[in-house]
Amino acid sequence: MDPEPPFHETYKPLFANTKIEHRSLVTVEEGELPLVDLSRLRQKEAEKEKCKEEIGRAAHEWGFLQVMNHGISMELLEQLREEQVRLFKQPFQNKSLSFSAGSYRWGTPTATSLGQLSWSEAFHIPMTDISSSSMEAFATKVSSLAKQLAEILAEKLGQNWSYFQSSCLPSTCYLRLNRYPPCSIPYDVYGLMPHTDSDFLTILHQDEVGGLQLVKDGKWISVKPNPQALIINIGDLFQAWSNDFYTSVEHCVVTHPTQERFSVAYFLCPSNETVIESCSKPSVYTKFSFREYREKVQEDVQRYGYKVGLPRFLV
Ligand SMILES: O=C(O)CCC(=O)C(=O)O
Ligand SMILES: [Fe+2]
Repeated sequence: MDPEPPFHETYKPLFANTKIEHRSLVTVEEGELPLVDLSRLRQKEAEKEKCKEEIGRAAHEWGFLQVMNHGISMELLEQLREEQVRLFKQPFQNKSLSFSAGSYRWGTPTATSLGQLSWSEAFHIPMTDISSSSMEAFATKVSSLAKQLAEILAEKLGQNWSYFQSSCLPSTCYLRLNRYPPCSIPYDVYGLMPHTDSDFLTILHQDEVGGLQLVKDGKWISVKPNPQALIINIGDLFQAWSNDFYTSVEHCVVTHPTQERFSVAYFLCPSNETVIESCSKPSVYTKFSFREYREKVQEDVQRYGYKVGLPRFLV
């Protein structure tokens, strides 16, 4: 009973027919993301303000940051990882039965070339579908951290997060458990294709294997793993609401030739009816509902094989 999805078999035609673009020709530097110690939020007013300032600056300049002393213990992160490993070690046929229909995903069904293939599998789980105790404990903590960070980012814009508070519910937010199998193919295939996240913000925990890369000042940077830290990144909706002050940055995961890699992502998303409108004027983007945004993304992926995202909504 093999747990591995049939990547080689299913995507064989892509290997046979595609002209390979060697991504190894792209220069990638190893970079240190801004690291913010969140314990300072519990200190005196001046220290607290400095901490908020750093969070806002990183979200503006990088769209990405790492946080430590985030309130989620190493023990809980390890328990969650064990649960994650257990789920991925099941026979492949059983994986789609673990959560509600459509939660288990692998590869890229729409890929028409190797460059559009993501060599990974994932459980994309609505918070309301979570049943295990470690996942539940993680979900509770990570969602309150996400809201706290969103409030800080809104406050730095002189805005109030409360409008979205009531539209980001457990039924609209997701936990995504990712697994990247080793990929021994002698040319570069992505673990996860370059993309931006279609949410307000994402909280990510990656293991020590590494592979996450992001764009900073037009260059790809690889993020050095720090198992004690959580990675925060701004999604498209925060970029739109902040009128381009915060940036939803393109990122990807590269495969490892011999090691499997695990990560967990939490996506802070609103309900489909929620309307996103820039909080300052003149607006860079037309206002849109989250439903319209998702539909446009789906349509572009079907038609072109990739997401266009926010540029579709430019005024
Ligand atoms: O696995 C990672 O490091 C990144 C995952 C990611 O970008 C995503 O799930 O959207
Ligand atoms: Fe992502």
